[in-house]
Amino acid sequence: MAAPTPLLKDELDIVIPTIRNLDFLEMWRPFFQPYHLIIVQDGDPSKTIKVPQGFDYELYNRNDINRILGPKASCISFKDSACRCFGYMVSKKKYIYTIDDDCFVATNPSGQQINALEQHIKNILCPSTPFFFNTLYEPYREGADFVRGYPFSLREGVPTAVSHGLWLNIPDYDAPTQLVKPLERNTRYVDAIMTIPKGTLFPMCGMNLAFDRDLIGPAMYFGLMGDGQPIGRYDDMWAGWCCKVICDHLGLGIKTGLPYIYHSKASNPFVNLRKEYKGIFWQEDIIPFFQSIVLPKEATTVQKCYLVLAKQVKEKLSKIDPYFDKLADAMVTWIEAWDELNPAGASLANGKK
Ligand SMILES: O=c1ccn([C@@H]2O[C@H](COP(=O)(O)OP(=O)(O)O[C@H]3O[C@@H](CO)[C@H](O)[C@H]3O)[C@@H](O)[C@H]2O)c(=O)[nH]1
Ligand SMILES: [Mn+2]
Repeated sequence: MAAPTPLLKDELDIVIPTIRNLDFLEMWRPFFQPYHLIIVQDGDPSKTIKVPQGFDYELYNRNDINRILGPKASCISFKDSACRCFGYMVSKKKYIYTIDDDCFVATNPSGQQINALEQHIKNILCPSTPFFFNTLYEPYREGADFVRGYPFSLREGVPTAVSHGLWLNIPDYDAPTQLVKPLERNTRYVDAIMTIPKGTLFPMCGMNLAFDRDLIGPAMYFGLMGDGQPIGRYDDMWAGWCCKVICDHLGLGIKTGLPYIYHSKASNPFVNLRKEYKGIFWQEDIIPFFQSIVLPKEATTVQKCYLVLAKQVKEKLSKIDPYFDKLADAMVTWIEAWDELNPAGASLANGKK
């Protein structure tokens, strides 16, 4: 009989970026009510966001972000879900779960409602196996294990920094794919959790994502997107590439797979195309850039790794577009703001034990 999953209700914040009312929380109430929510209200700060009764939350709009960060607020995107990373910065908890407001409770093939948060906690509390692929997937699950030939010296695994969940119904497709397959829905429930192998990048979606803030928080910057920027919808992708390179360097793991949520709203593919088309070109150079990154052994904390990354972005990606020069500066501002709000010693990510 498996031990019950700890609630971690006092060690985990739920971060929700929003431009809408948060009625979706009604469906999540049985699973989310014990937790503290950090709501990052994007767009017009004079608009009132209705939060259903009975939830414990703090809400930040653009005026709050500007008041709290002052000039450093320039690193937090406006009019893009990238604003959610402000919630990661102001949280004081060890774990973060972030979810979009058009994501609902999914049902598994047995017809049970999926407590996505509980599954993310399970994923994060057990190790990852980035150095050697286990063909029976997550070896720490009930009813699974390491298969024959798996080196015993590697079975302890490494700490899990990120748990990347998936989506039934509307898949997280890019605009061109959405345009050619407007009616495609994801109905395939794959009952698997996998560690993403060391040295392999992946497209991180911010819709249904959990992470250990102490292990990787300062790398979870969602970049400069939205208003005034030449690109959007690459917020979570950028953070995922930075996180994966840093996790590989620091010996941390990232898992993908269960849990599923039910993604209900397809955003407009034409609007999405306008936001992401430059990213579709640029990523053909961005990916080789991340694949070639070698972080120095002196980079022993997330902040140090991230500042090395920012320097490399400025040196090697600015030739693609001046945007990357701005982004590199914003990455530095993000770390300065993070450390200002999370003084050293308050978190493991500062290399404190
Ligand atoms: O300007 C904005 C737009 C939206 N939001 C909030 O962000 C999430 C996601 O918004 P939405 O569900 O409308 O968009 P999707 O295309 O489905 O989102 C996916 O694309 C990714 C790229 O940004 C994103 O991370 C994915 O989830 C909702 O909560 C909106 O309320 C916003 O804050 N500002
Ligand atoms: Mn959505």
